[in-house]
Amino acid sequence: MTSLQSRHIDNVYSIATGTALADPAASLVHKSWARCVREHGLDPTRPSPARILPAQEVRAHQQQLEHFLRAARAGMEDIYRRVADLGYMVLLTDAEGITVDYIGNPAWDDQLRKAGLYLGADWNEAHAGTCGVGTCLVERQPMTCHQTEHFDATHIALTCTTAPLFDHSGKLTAILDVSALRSPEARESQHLVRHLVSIYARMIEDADFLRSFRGHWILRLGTAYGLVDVAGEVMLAFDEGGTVVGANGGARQALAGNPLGREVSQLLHMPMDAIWRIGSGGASAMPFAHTVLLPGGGEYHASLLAPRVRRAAAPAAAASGNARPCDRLPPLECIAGNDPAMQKLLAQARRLVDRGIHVLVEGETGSGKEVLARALHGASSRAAMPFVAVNCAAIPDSLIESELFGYTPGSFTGGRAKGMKGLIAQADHGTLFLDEIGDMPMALQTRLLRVLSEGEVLPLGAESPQRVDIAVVAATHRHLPELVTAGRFREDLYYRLCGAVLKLPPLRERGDRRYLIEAMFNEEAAAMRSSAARLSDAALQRLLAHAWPGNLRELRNVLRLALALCADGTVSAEDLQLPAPSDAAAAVPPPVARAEAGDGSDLASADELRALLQRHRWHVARAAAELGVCRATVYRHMKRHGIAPPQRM
Ligand SMILES: Nc1ncnc2c1ncn2[C@@H]1O[C@H](COP(=O)(O)OP(=O)(O)OP(=O)(O)O)[C@@H](O)[C@H]1O
Repeated sequence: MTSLQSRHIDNVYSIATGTALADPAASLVHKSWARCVREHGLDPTRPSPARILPAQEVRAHQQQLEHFLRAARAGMEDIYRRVADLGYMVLLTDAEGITVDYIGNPAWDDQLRKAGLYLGADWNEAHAGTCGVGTCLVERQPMTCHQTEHFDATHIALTCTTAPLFDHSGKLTAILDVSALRSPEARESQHLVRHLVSIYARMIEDADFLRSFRGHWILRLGTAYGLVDVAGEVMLAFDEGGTVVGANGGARQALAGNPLGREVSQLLHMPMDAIWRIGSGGASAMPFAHTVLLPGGGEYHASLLAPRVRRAAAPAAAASGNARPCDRLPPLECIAGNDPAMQKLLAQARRLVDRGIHVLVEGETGSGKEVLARALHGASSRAAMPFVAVNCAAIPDSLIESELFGYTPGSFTGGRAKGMKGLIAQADHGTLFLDEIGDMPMALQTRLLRVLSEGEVLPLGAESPQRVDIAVVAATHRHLPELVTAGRFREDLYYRLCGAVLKLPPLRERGDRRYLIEAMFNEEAAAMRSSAARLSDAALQRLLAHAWPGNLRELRNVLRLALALCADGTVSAEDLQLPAPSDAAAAVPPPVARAEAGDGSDLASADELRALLQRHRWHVARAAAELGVCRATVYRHMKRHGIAPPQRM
């Protein structure tokens, strides 16, 4: 033991046992020393080596933080890049003080391991004594534990700076730590590190919040105009009905209380319309219109992030007072213009809302089946609950059962250790959209029938079923009765699903093509922030004359590309990537669409599809883009024709 270590032990002993006066400036540390002796029974005269957990136990701790670790990792790598040259390493512990991730210089591996700056090290105060992590876990605030502030004499060469990380419910989740084996003696040398650790802790919390609520609307408020999109201090996540479902630490502080379950418009004293308008331009577009005054005081700039994954659905209709522009997720009324067949279909659809009737939507690929399903959900009393879309053709047969029904821990080889909630259970109280239902394997049709008739789902490996309350909208581009006759689709399931059938016409047959072209053009232009963009008359005529084998999806692709290519904000006929009207090929749908039309050319189609995929080096998304169909359609045809990419060696 060095003389410095024995002097340190004397000092800790006298302060921790109350024989010497504690220094008020170091009260946080001295309080911890006293805790170590009195509560944890640690003895400063007996320094203990670092405790490193075996790999299996570390994995168990990591699994508890599975998703959080990904966001944290990105932050850790970034901070490490900034401090590595100065001799620091970065570690992350869970709320028990166990190191679940770590980045350090591999050349110092042995020393770092000995010092406990390593994966699996236990930094809880109860074992390690006063230290950056352990004491931060108790104090729940950023801190530095510098050299002789450590309790244990083996740690007095270290300097550790930490910050706590909280999840969106305010629960302490992890500690971010930046440590060095050696540093200047002056404590002030760690000042900048402390700022850095606090900033990165905030960024990791923000990333985790944005990930957790990526299916919801997120309102960000910040005091620095121009930074609000990336660094708004206050974040509130809310659903389509305007109810707050998540709030970060900044929001809890600014609103002085727990805003969960409250209406965002009431919290901010703003009508819902004004909140939706924030999303239409962002802070940079309309600086003054988006200033928000919080009831607790303070003026903030605001920005609104739209949901980024398919969870929540279209908003309730205008009657509820939550009307939003039609260009985001069209409510039922905005799905069609003055096409009589479509108007009849929409009137029928509106009558089906909240009647407990399962709906089957038929229509060619890209004709808007999912959009209609979302609008049905959005117009229903389930609008604030999840809309879960499942593409039965895109999920491999081997996975579809576990994806749909979920599984209990250990019941599924290759499954997650914690088990998984199935998509059916995720849609509880909301809507389950079963796209390409005709591709569902027979065995699963039987299980799905049971869910629909008994309102219960039984996850793989579970002993008892769980009740679910779901509205089901199924969709198909096929003629299900034919599949029933061919013995490929259960008749009883067919009758269960088609409580009502809504048949979407192909785009070429719709009389509201002009309305759709203009609405979609405006939507795409707004998304590209080129709201002054124009569609020339010649371009409009060309679009009206095209046959649209890929329907609305093809139209969207063509408009998006034209907007990107047009030189001066005006889309001309030449900007449209469409075959010339005289070109005979214009009338010939691509192979996939042709096979779907049931023209009996399956075999030729299979060869063409294989050649197309080979040309795109088996990049399905690119092949789909060329055909103007979605990826799922290409996968479905690959599956049907037994086309598989070559095995990689
Ligand atoms: N009424 C509409 N207004 C604006 N855009 C629409 C409308 N209907 C569909 N679209 C657009 O067309 C594209 C295809 O729509 P959707 O995914 O609903 O079609 P689908 O019939 O479900 O396709 P698939 O059969 O390939 O699953 C999407 O980009 C969607 O935004």
